[in-house]
Order: sequence, then C-alpha cells, then structure tokens
Amino acid sequence: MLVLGIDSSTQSTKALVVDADDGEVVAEAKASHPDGTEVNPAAWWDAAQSAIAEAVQKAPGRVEAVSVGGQQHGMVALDEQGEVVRDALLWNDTRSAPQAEALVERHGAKELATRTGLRPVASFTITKLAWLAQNEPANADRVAQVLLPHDWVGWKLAGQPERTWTDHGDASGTGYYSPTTGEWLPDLLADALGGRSPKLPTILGPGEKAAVATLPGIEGATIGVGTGDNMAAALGLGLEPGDVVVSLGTSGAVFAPAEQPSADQTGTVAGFCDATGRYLPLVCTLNAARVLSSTAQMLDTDLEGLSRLALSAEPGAGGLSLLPYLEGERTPNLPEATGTLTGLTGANMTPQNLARAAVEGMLCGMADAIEALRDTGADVRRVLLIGGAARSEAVQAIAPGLFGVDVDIPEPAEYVALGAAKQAAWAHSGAAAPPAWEVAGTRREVGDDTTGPAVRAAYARARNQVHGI
Ligand SMILES: Nc1ncnc2c1ncn2[C@@H]1O[C@H](COP(=O)(O)OP(=O)(O)O)[C@@H](O)[C@H]1O
Ligand SMILES: O=C(CO)[C@@H](O)[C@H](O)COP(=O)(O)O
Repeated sequence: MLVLGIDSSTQSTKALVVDADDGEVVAEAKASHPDGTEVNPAAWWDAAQSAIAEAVQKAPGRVEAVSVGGQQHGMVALDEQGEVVRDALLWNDTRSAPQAEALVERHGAKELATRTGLRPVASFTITKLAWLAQNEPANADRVAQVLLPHDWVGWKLAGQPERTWTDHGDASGTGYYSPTTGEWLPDLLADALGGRSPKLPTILGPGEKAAVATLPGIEGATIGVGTGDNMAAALGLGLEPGDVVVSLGTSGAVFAPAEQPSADQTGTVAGFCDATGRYLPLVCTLNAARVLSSTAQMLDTDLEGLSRLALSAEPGAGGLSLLPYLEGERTPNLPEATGTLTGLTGANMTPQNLARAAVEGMLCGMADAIEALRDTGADVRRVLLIGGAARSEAVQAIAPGLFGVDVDIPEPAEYVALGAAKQAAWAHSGAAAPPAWEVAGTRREVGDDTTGPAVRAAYARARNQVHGI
C-alpha cells in the first residue's frame, strides 16, 4: 500500500510517496514557497498541488492515505465563507513582539506557562491574533475561524468540508491550548482578539482519520490528522528516550521526546505536545539554514564552497564570533536584534574565518538549546541532525565538538514528510500505534573535539558584550 506525506514548511512543500509496509520512499517532488514572513496561503496550496501531482505521477500505484506536516504557529484567519482574511503571519514574523510582552504583563509568565506550556513570544499564534486585533480591527472583525498552516492545507485536500480539524501537536503551539487537559483555552483566545470568539478546529487524536481527499490524483484517500513540522519529524525519526533532534531548516529547532508536559516560564523551552499522545519540549531559533546561505552569498560562493572554506579555517575562526540574529531572534528573545560579527582584526578577516564563524555561530545557538533542554530534565544521549543545512559537510563535522555529544546523521531525507506519511499509514490502518519503519543509513560523528568549549565561551562573551545576556 502507498501513502503520501506532505511537508508544507517555510521555504517549500515536499511530497513523498512511501511504501507503508517498510517506509521506503518510492517517489518524491518539491515546490517552492514565496519568501517573506507573511504569505497568502494560496501559495502553499499551489505548491502542494504541484508537488503532489508530480509525486503521484511518478508513483508505481494508487495512494491510499495522506497526511500533512506544516510549519508551526502561522496565523491562518478565515472569514464566514472560508476565505482567508489576510495573508498569514508566519512563525518567523516578529511584528507581534509587543503583543507578546503585553500578554505576559497582563496574565503573568507563570500563569501562562502553567496553562499553555508557553511563555508568549512573537512566534506564537496568540500574539499574531493580538496584533491583528490592535492593528487591523476591521480584519479582526471578519475572523470567523483560526487555523494553522497544516490544518488549512489538510482542509483544502478534503475539498473544504464543514468540519475543520487539528492535532494536539500543532494546537500546542498556539498559546490558547492546554497540554495538560488537551483542550482549547477559548478565554485566552478571546482575550487576545479583543473579546472576539472565532471558531476553533476540532482537536483529533494522533492516529485518527480526519477526512477523505477530493484532490484529483488522490481522490478517496484517507486524510490523517496531520501535525506541526517538528512533531512530524519526531514521528518520522521514531525517537527513543535519550534522543535529541537538532533540525536545521529555516528555523533551528531542538527537541526531545518526553512523557510529561513542561512549563518553562522563562520561555526558552516551549512545552509542546508531540504527534503520538506524548510531549515534545522544544527550543527554536529564527536563524539556521539561511545564516549559511546569506554568508555564502556575501562570500560570493555556493553552499559547498562555504563548507570548504569553513573546514579550511581553524576552530574558533581566528577569534571571530558571529551572533547570527539576521532575522531578529526568538531564543534568546531579541526580536529587534540584528547579526553581529565580533573580534575582527586585520589578520583574521579571511573568507575562511568568516565562513567558519557563520557555521560556529549558528551551531553555538543550537548547543545552548541542547543545554536548555538538559536543564529541564531531558536525558541527552545522542543528537540526531536533520533539515536542509544538516547536508553541509562543515555542519556535520563541527557540530559534535560544539554539542559535546555524539551526533548521528541519518541519511539526508525529508523527515517531516516521512513522519506525515507514517501518520497517514497509521490513520489508514486504524492500529493503536504508528508503523515502525527503520531510519536508513545513520552515520555517527563523535563529539570528541576539545576546542568546542572555548568556541562556545567566546560566543557567549560576544553575546554578553553586545546584548548583555
Ligand atoms: N548542503 C547544504 N548546506 C547548507 N545548507 C543547505 C544545504 N542544502 C540545503 N540547505 C539549506 O536548507 C534550507 C532548506 O531546508 P529545509 O529543512 O527544507 O527548510 P524549511 O523546512 O524551513 O523549509 C535552505 O535554506 C537551503 O539553503
Ligand atoms: O516555529 C517553529 C517551531 O516552534 C519552527 O520550527 C517552524 O515550525 C518552522 O519550521 P521550519 O520551516 O524551519 O522547519
């Protein structure tokens, strides 16, 4: 039996057709999304249709089930007719930072963390709705329903039926959901939206069937509940206790499976749910893969060239440290920040050192995130490195020393789409648990580079010097 997994992430939609017996990928396709932090969801739908049509056309048989993993938190506001009220504000749009602060002031960080598992930052949906209410009240008046990106794409696959739905994983990134009760918190939603109370999607359980597809090429296929992209990656990787994932896409996301919900009132660790009925504490930065592509552009080279340059420099980049806050930052919470390069001298200002500082700077943020997870009780026995920038040889070689732990690099693959495919197979089977597919070709890089702590200390000094933290 064939199943289809969709990853509707920040930069693109990926579609994988997978053999449900063993998880083998038999066909795949990809279509780009526009740049920017506000996007008309129609662009995701165009990309989904194109990637699905191509993948299905290459597939050796009929697709029986489909599921969508999507970039988390994006605000998809719909009117009474089901039309989008305005472009979606994405997880990496920082305009709602003042509204995040105001929510914390009004309710208190402890109360919000206890109720929602989160301390609001600009990424979370609730702050975007508060921004809408304050800045575009006429649009806020038209909001009849709020969905997340994966909810919306799944609903389009089903031909926009009366019922909308979501899952616990993606719901846990809104700021108006309780990970402890598994229910919406409509009072917080109404509070953010200036007293307005739009409808919310039905929250379905992890392996449930949500609907049936109407899209030509996959008509009649079972639609699984879908989830956030990080929850889908966790499902695709089949994580064990002691595993921590570092996902280097547009965002740098670090997460680990957990049996209990978490509530970090400092806001470093977001207390999300996963896609299996458990939990997924997660630390996220706004600056990962694009730090490397921007640096490559600055050095007039490509991503392979950047990797070669970085590997030809000494650890520590001759004394350069890059604070890579190119898009502002979420962790640490510095929405207005820009990037900073410190330690420049006439001798160290080489392309090699600049390339190395970019890779080290991005990875130092991930190393801090691993430590933050450890501080909340996560048992870090190995790190799995995934996402677009995990394909970089320099990243693969430099990460273990900075993380101070062995790093496993699974065969480069689309683990979000694979997790979505697994969820589709689960929904179609009606089984109590998802299928256990093996992750292909994992390679280990050993974390025994003794220069890592000094590089991290230099990075921490630079951050303290520039931002006082
Ligand atoms: N070999 C590579 N080295 C560094 N970055 C890479 C490499 N291959 C892909 N990328 C980067 O990965 C990013 C896309 O990763 P992906 O995980 O698909 O992102 P997202 O899920 O946010 O859409 C792009 O920014 C791209 O430049
Ligand atoms: O905001 C978060 C997690 O809280 C991001 O991880 C988004 O879910 C986007 O993911 P990518 O497109 O970068 O994979």
